[in-house]
Amino acid sequence: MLRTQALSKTFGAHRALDSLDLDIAPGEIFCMLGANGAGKTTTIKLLLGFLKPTSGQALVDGIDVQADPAAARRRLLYLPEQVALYGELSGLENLRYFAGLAGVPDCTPQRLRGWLEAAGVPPAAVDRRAGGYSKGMRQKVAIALAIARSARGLLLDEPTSGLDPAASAEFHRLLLGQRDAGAAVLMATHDLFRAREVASTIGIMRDGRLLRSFKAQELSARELEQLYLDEMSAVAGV
Ligand SMILES: Nc1ncnc2c1ncn2[C@@H]1O[C@H](COP(=O)(O)OP(=O)(O)OP(=O)(O)O)[C@@H](O)[C@H]1O
Repeated sequence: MLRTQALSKTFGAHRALDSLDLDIAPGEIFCMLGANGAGKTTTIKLLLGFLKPTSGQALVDGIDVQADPAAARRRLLYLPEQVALYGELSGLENLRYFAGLAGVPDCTPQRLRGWLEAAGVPPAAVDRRAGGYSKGMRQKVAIALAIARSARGLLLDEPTSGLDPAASAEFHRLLLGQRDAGAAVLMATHDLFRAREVASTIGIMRDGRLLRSFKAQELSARELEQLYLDEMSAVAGV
């Protein structure tokens, strides 16, 4: 569903992404780990068609993103680190607006409330101004949009950074719900422990290259941490 083939991106002389091959199937969560600057966000932007590859291909549901970015994006939901909502509008009004933009039919108040409820937005918050929402609550509205759109691919860029542990746990529970509904998920994260819990596959990136990928259940949390630290200390040459 989310696929890259020898995908590469250079900025000037700097190679931000180097020949990345990924294949994320429906019902799979791929967690991408790596230090700052490893190429995680670049991968997500290439899959969204926000950047043009220097070489190689990004494919969404078989669609070449570069050839038809709009069609690719219709199948995707992008969750950046900070979800932007209109602060003057309520959660429900935001969802109606974004779902309408995405062409979701039948955005009746009842259905909108149902999607928000499925995403864990408390009924009391649905009609409140989104300007007062926490980061976790804004993300829930984005998940409600994923549900409304039946997005087949989710691209998540450090979604839980800055969330408290309870909000992070709830977010990951929602993510598993999306996985079970058949979404293919690519999540860039620095949270090794949650990655191990929710991922089907974990990949470690460094300097634009996918160094390793493995099934999340193959390693204990401790082993994953050690492996990650070993890879990162190889960078620093220690
Ligand atoms: N528009 C750009 N112009 C020039 N260089 C860029 C641009 N975007 C990214 N880079 C560089 O490409 C490399 C990869 O950046 P990227 O944002 O993909 O890393 P990342 O793994 O997402 O890091 P982080 O964990 O900090 O989000 C970095 O060296 C970055 O400075």
